Order: sequence, then structure tokens, then C-alpha cells
Amino acid sequence: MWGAPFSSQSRKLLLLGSGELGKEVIIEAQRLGVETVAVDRYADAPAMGVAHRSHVIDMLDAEALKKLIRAEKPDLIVPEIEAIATHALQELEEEGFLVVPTARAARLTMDREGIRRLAAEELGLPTADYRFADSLDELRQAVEILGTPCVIKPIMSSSGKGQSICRKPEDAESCWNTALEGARAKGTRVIVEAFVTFESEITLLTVRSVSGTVFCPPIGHIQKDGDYVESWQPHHMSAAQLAEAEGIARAVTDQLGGFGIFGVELFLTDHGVLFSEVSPRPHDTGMVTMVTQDLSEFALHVRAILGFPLDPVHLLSPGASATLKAETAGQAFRVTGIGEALALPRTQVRVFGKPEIRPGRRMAVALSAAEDVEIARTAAKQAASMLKVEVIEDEQ
Ligand SMILES: Nc1ncnc2c1ncn2[C@@H]1O[C@H](COP(=O)(O)OP(=O)(O)OP(=O)(O)O)[C@@H](O)[C@H]1O
Ligand SMILES: NCC(=O)N[C@@H]1O[C@H](COP(=O)([O-])[O-])[C@@H](O)[C@H]1O
Ligand SMILES: [Mg+2]
Repeated sequence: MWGAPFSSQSRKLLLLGSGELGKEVIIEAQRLGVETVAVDRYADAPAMGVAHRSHVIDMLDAEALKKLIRAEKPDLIVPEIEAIATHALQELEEEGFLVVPTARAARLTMDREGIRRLAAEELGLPTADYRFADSLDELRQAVEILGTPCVIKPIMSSSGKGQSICRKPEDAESCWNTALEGARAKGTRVIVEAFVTFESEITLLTVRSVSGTVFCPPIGHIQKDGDYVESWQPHHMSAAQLAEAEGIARAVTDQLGGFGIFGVELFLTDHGVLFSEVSPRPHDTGMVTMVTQDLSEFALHVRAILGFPLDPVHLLSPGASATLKAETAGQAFRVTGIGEALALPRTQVRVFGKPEIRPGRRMAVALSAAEDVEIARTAAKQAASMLKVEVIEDEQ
């Protein structure tokens, strides 16, 4: 259907962001004979090791981004992180490039303000109460209005970076400083959200393709310090809750448009399902689908964005994932315990191959399948606890 990689007729995919999620996207694209180009802000990023070639640029630099893309001329531009100069993507889209799912979706979801205003104010979807603040004074006012506890996050960040809980009004200043330090891009704007007491939280993977919209079975997860540590699929919820969740996911993904997978994050509460945020790309909690579904979230994304049809998703087995995170910073380290973890039943490990560690950085994930979600969770957690990031002292 298309030429070999490197030939004039090849189909070329350029990935913006080359972490653990992008690595799996590239592998799936390679399986369909696509030529792949991985881009990130640092060398030797996980997806770079499996792509045909790679580039290191500052993806928030609009000029650098446009120059690279005009030179590469990819058939598909696939954002893998949110911190990208999305106005440059809009310009490129106007020139005829295809941005996944659309440049507008990338722009709206790159910052929490765009997507929150769209979901809550335009679509009227239920969310936590929120305010935005550009200074410590404004933050104090927002905290007063919303009350404590509340959650404060930079508008552009992910994996919980810069996020903190303000437990009493006096905490506002330290939360402000945490947000400034953790923000992905320069800028001071933060979102303040009322604290949601949820019974559980889920990711509803939603795929838009030529075959319409399909939902994956819901994925339950646990987050620590704003970053995921454990996920499982399926998450048990009532038929009414699932219908509510799918209604929200459909409304928001229809609005964003385009083809591809979306990770719709939702809180399940006593008062109904609340929308939290959405990623227009594979989701970290969705790594579990590598052991649960016939097509993983990465395979689904690649199929959808290439314009191929999709069957409804089949859950082959319940399963769970648990993460390994580094605790210190450095470059001399090794991941140990892989053999022990793999000795557990129906367990796999993905070691991402990131070149450096820093506190809280996700380095690997353990994946377990089992006849029951609880058994899978226990196995995945046990496997992850066997994995260690061992610092090599004499090389530091
Ligand atoms: N308003 C809130 N009330 C209670 N808990 C919250 C609230 N907002 C966020 N959290 C908790 O923090 C987690 C991370 O929040 P959020 O998804 O907004 O951050 P993120 O940095 O975008 O994370 P990721 O990139 O991993 O999705 C949530 O999954 C939830 O556990
Ligand atoms: N919650 C979003 C998420 O999990 N994104 C994944 O983490 C990578 C960045 O990791 P790093 O910060 O360790 O480089 C991203 O490239 C993506 O694969
Ligand atoms: Mg999130």
C-alpha cells in the first residue's frame, strides 16, 4: 500500500515527544511498515532507540519545530507530550500537514485552561470548581473562594509536576512556588481546583477512527503526588456510571475531533462522574492494555491515525500495571530485579531505557495479567517492588 521506509513512496510518521508511550507508538507504526522519526528535547529518549531516525530540538521553539517539519515533510505529525509550540502546529496544518488528532486539539489540551474552559464552559460537562491565577495574590484570592483543601497545578505540566495540595490558606505561597518550579514552560499561570473526594478515578480510552468511536473497558488507577503508580483494567463500575462516563468522553472527543486515541480522565464520586482532563494521545495508565487487550492503546492509536478500520476492542484478560520510579538524580545506574519480576506468573516488564534518572522519574513498568483484577494488581505491584534503580556509586 505504501513504499518501504526511506523510499520516495514511504508513509512517514514524526513523533513529537519520545518517551515510553511514544516508544510503543513507534513499534506499532514499524509493524505496519511506516517510516518513523522520533523527536524530543534530549538525546537517546526511549522512542529514539526504535525509530528510523531522530532529532533533538526544543519543541517549544516554534521556529525550530517548523524548520524541522518542513524539512522532514512527514505524512503524520504525532504529538506525544503536551509541551509543544502548538501555534506552530496550527500553521503547519494550514500548510497541509496532518497533525494528530488535529492542531486545535493539541492546542486546547496543551494547557489546562484551554481544555477546562472547553469542557466546563462550552460543553457544560461536570468538573471540580476552578479558578486561574497569575500571581500569588490572585492565587490567595482563588484559594479563599474555593476553600481548602484545593489542588494547585501549573497550566502546562504533566505527571503531577508542580502540583500540590493547599491544605490551609497559609500554604498558598509554598504551592505557588512548587507550581513555578514544576511548570513545563516559562509562565506563571496556575489552575486552582476544588479538592474532589472521589471513590475512584478512571481513564476511559476513547478511539475515534473511520469506524466511529469505540471505548476501551475502563481503567482504574491510583496516583501518588499527581503521578500514576498503579492501574488496572477493567475497573468495576455500575452500568449507569459507565454510561455517564462514556457520555462525557464522547462529548469531549467529538468536540476535539480528528482520528486517534484519547485518554479521558474522570473522577467517580457520590454525586456523579466528573471530567478531569483528556490527553489526545495514548495515556500512561493505559500501558496496562499491552497485557489486557487484543490491540493495545498504541496499536489502536496507530491504526486510527493511519485511517484504518477498527473492531470493537476485546479484553483478553483482566490485568494491572505498576511503575518503577527513580529516587535520585544521575546518569550512572542500572535497573535490577528484572529476572525476579519476570518469574511471577503472566508478568511482563517494560524498561524504558531513559538515559538519566531524577527523583520521581518513571523508568519501567510491570504488567501482569490474571483471571481477576485483584490478583493481577497484587502480581504487578509485587513485580514492580522487585525492580530497583541501583545507583552505581563509583561512576557518579
Ligand atoms: N481537583 C482534584 N481533586 C482531587 N484530586 C485531584 C484533583 N486534581 C488532580 N487530582 C489528583 O492528581 C492526579 C493528577 O492530576 P492531573 O491529571 O490533573 O495532573 P497531570 O499532571 O496532568 O497528570 P498526568 O499527566 O499524569 O495525567 C489526578 O489523577 C488525581 O489523582
Ligand atoms: N503523564 C504523561 C506521561 O506519562 N508521558 C510520558 O512520559 C514521558 C516523559 O517522561 P520524562 O519526564 O521521564 O522524560 C513522555 O514522553 C510520555 O511518554
Ligand atoms: Mg492526569
